[in-house]
Amino acid sequence: MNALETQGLGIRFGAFQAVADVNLSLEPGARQALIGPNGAGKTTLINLLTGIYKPSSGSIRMNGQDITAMPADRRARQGLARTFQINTLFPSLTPLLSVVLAIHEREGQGATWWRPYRRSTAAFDEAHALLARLRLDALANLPVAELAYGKQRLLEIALALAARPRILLLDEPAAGVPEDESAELFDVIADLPQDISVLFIEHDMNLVFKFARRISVLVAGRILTEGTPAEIGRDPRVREVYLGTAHVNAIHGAAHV
Ligand SMILES: Nc1ncnc2c1ncn2[C@@H]1O[C@H](COP(=O)(O)OP(=O)(O)OP(=O)(O)O)[C@@H](O)[C@H]1O
Repeated sequence: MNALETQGLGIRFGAFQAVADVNLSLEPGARQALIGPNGAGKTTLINLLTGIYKPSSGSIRMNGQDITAMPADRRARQGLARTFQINTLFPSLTPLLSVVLAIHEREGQGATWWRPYRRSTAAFDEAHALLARLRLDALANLPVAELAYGKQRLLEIALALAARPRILLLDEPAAGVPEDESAELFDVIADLPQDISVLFIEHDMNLVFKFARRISVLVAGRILTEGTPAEIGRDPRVREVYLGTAHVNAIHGAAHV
């Protein structure tokens, strides 16, 4: 059974069909990239999957259950987490407290976090373990604002993981991250536990072809093709879409994998 599966999924904004007839499936343990030119509808598709937008057509199943009409917060409680293109962190909080807060939120103690806070050693232990998994343990007690941007993006993933998701949707996790930090960020993503299925949007084709095990290509709101990096790298239609961009070399390179 697929972790996530859409059938004929689409959304219109007025007369504009932003996403159309999308059949996308995410296998358990997936490391799948969603690529496509600017404006192809990638973020809109993520917003449909998480329940921020209601589809105009089609359906979404999570672990076999139809969640098309399920509100976003319930999808999150059932194991669907996402990160955003832009930074959503509190700059003056430490990574440790940020994660502890996210754990309390998961436990339904968000509003009263200050009360159990001192006694909640379990939450602190869990937060330390999560930060270590994301290679942030040495930075646990610094203000977030002092972290390099790549580390801040890792912390966003840590906050999403604090919800104990089964499915993680990452919207350009390396956006704005310097090149030397983005490979480490994707190393960490690749190493996440196998029971978490990951779908990520990424524009850097070198990262996509290095870290994705499958790639879905979205063009003008529709899935053009889907396959392994080698298959996608060989596909002339994909090269055509990226022709005239710097990405085409990375795609060419992947064809020889
Ligand atoms: N709420 C909305 N109302 C109207 N149009 C929208 C809305 N959200 C997205 N769109 C349009 O849908 C199209 C797809 O946008 P989207 O942000 O999903 O593309 P994208 O593939 O994520 O692009 P990028 O790679 O540049 O982030 C764009 O033309 C955008 O203007």
